[in-house]
Amino acid sequence: MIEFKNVQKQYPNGFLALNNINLQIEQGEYVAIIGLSGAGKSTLLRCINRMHDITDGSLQVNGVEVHKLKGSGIRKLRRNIGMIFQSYNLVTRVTVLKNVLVSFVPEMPFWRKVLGIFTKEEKRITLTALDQVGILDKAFVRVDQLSGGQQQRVALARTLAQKPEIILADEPVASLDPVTAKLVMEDFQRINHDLNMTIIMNIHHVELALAYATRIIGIRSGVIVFDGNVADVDGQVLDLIYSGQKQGKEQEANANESSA
Ligand SMILES: Nc1ncnc2c1ncn2[C@@H]1O[C@H](COP(=O)(O)OP(=O)(O)OP(=O)(O)O)[C@@H](O)[C@H]1O
Repeated sequence: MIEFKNVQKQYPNGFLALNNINLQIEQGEYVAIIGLSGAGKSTLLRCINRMHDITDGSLQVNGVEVHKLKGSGIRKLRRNIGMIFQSYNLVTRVTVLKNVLVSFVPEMPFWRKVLGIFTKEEKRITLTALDQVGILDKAFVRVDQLSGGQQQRVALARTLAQKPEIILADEPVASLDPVTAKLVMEDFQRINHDLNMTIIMNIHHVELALAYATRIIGIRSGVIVFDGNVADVDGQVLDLIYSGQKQGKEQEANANESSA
């Protein structure tokens, strides 16, 4: 479980990006975080794997206080939390297989790293991960010969090979055309369902969030203004999150008051 208690994130320049965040996310949930650009979505996601440090409150992943971890503790945390970015972060000049095998490198003894030798088990896990995202037939193709959607699947396979319990996805479909975006969202849905991995995704496409996630968290100016089931998201809720009509302002004011 991921638990935020009264979490604040203030950047060194004094900007308060997260204000009094309280959240519990159970293992196996598929959560979409939505909100205007600059609302604090990436900041929230990146606090979970310690890419950012919180500045107040408590943030626990499976009972471990994330903000208290040091060197090896942070590495252990990140092994259990995969991260997917909009930009895929792949080495495009080498094969799909090699890009996924890279997920084992941090754990390998030095001599195997130098020689680039992978075990049969590592290769088996890699091929299974490629199969899980439907690109097993591309294993020996260079990444720069793949489409954007296929490249995002390679990134997803690399994360799966790591066998994490949690996947954080920061705008994973933002660069994809609508049809490919749906296919990638289906991959996430299948992984969530079949492997019980928690998926927490920042996404600007509200209709995709509503079609594939089960829970929606709406952030506005660093404050959670909605947290509920997809079925409860209606025009009023979207107004609250995106256009800051009267109700949104009131809720923000209440949240700010309760955190003061
Ligand atoms: N290193 C930083 N120093 C100061 N302010 C920052 C820093 N990084 C982000 N911010 C500010 O914090 C706020 C939240 O940023 P964040 O990237 O979390 O928003 P976001 O909701 O993910 O936006 P987008 O949808 O555009 O990616 C923004 O106002 C941003 O300008």
